[in-house]
Amino acid sequence: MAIVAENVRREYGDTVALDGVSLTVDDGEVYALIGPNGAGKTTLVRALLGTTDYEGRVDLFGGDPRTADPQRVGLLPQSFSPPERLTARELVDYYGGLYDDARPTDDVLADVGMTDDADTWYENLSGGQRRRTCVAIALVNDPDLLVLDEPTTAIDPAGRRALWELLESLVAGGTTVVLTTHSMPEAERLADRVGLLAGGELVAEGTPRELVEAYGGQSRLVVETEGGVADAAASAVEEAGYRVATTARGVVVRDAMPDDIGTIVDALAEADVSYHALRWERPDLESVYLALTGTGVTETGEAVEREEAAA
Ligand SMILES: Nc1ncnc2c1ncn2[C@@H]1O[C@H](COP(=O)(O)OP(=O)(O)OP(=O)(O)O)[C@@H](O)[C@H]1O
Repeated sequence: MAIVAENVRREYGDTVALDGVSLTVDDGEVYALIGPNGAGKTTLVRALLGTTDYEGRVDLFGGDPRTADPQRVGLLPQSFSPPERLTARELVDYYGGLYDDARPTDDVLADVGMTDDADTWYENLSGGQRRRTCVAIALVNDPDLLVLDEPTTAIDPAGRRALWELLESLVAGGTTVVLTTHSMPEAERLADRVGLLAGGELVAEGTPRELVEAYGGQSRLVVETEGGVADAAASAVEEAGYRVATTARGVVVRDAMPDDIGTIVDALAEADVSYHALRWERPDLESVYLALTGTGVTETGEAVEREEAAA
């Protein structure tokens, strides 16, 4: 077991950042902590690594994290800005020099796909290349545990996909990974298990599939209409035998499977209701988070009340 945390609590003045969190991370596992800004992700990561005070118990590699061998942990903090006028190679060399037993710089740069751009100043790299350079820095000591705090925040979709592929290749090599993210698709793609954090509490934990099965609810069809015809659309679909809810964007048909779409389209046509779009939504981790906390998480990580949560 790489990490065991029991009843971890952290307060900053009147703010309870962590309210009794317990979790385990197995060797070789990818564990994602998900939640919006302020949920407590960074504080939890810091407690697990022993870099902040906490109450409760944390075991890292079977001992107190505050005395764990730093060589065994690679950390990519959330806001990490290395000197801009050093090249990727110089940065990896520099951080490697902090360890007795660092990996050869060229090997690390090759692992993160930075060989061709190794001699470019950090400031001239793209967002994705910068983040990959930072991952290289976190890997230079050949850690058993890689901890990534919001690794893909603020990078473009192509850079994000490249980083996902990189992390998948590292995991295939046996590295244990703990990552935090507010991106549910990222957690769904990368994680063996996820912990959902809300207000400093771990509200659920499991594989993405277990969580979706337990809490995701049913599939649904969203019929996007003008506000004026939403009621007519809702009645037409209801008369066809479905349970519906009206929201700002139109009508949500609950428990609708792909097979039902034809019947619903016919019912709308018969009632002469026009609509902009039909969208079939399968439950995912986002639905789980909504169901358990009543809030959604925007792309920038803000927690938002979602009207459809009640639909
Ligand atoms: N050093 C600190 N001093 C005071 N309050 C803090 C400190 N660090 C975190 N907090 C508070 O603790 C709570 C949890 O913050 P934390 O940074 O762990 O959340 P997070 O999920 O990582 O969010 P973000 O992605 O925005 O950093 C927040 O209410 C935050 O304001």
